[in-house]
Amino acid sequence: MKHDPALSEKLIDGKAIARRLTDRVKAEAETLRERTGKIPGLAVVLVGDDPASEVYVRNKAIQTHRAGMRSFMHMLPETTSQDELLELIARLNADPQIHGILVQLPLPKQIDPILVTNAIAPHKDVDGLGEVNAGRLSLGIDGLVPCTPLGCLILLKETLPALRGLHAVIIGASNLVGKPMAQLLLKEGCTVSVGHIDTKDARALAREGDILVVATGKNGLVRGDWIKPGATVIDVGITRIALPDGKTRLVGDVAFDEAAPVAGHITPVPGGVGPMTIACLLHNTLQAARQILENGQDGTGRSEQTP
Ligand SMILES: Nc1nc2c(c(=O)[nH]1)N[C@@H](CN(C=O)c1ccc(C(=O)N[C@@H](CCC(=O)O)C(=O)O)cc1)CN2
Repeated sequence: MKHDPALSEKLIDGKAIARRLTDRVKAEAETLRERTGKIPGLAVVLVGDDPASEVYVRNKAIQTHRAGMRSFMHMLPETTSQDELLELIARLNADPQIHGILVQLPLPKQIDPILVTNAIAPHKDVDGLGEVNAGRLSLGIDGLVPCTPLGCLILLKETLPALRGLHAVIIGASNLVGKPMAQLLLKEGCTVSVGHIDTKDARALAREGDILVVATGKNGLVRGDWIKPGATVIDVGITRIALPDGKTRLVGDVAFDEAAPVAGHITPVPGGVGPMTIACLLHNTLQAARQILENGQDGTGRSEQTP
């Protein structure tokens, strides 16, 4: 695509916003260390050898170190049984050096992801995917919020003067993104619609959104004529496609070249939501460490704040 100055003004720079959040987390982790003598610790568990997941967990470890926190990586073989994974989680739950635990998704088919995420102690559930934190979110009570939707919310707040009263349309109803995103936007006073695989006319629904969040895993699904003119478009999708010259390219669920001229604001892929996911993980790890180290809390009566 040719350089278009109007386009660059529309772009939501997730990389820059994530960098600012990470810098803040780093400074606050240092303050926590000075006050308590303890360093926040994050355990990341990867089962199997999915290349994309390997990139994500490696980046999580690098960013955790950069933010002045401890990273504990557990790389398990594809053949790991559910019981073996549950035993590891029980050990991490009991380890005082670890304040946050994340099991990278997707998991191999012999392992039930819901069972596993529920085995993580709620006060260490920095992915916010367990039933306690998901329940808190659905009741509008503070808790640990899933990283990608939290990142999307921060991008929206940085972009728009106010969210209250806007119609937010979410395409995709996953536990990881779509459902928690809907809860977060409801809490912000948006009117929320969620489209999913069985939605009759997803295009017509999408066109109603002042805000459009797309998280389907289907690259290029959302075309230019799915966008309400002036809408703020958040593209959560990320797929690596092969190019004819043998190289690869990352693309989103939104056909960017068609959508960008219609949208008011839009996230790029890469450099949009992805970096926010990791920055929010660091934010959640700091929140979990604070609750444990300063309040001695193990998940009850917490009061985490959205950054
Ligand atoms: N337990 C979890 N598993 C998964 C989550 C999650 O939040 N918790 N989300 C995704 C993957 N993910 C984090 O784990 C993730 C995806 C993308 C990025 C990112 O920084 N993307 C960059 C491009 C990176 C690249 O070059 O490949 C970008 O978009 O700019 C970070 C984290 C599924 N699993």
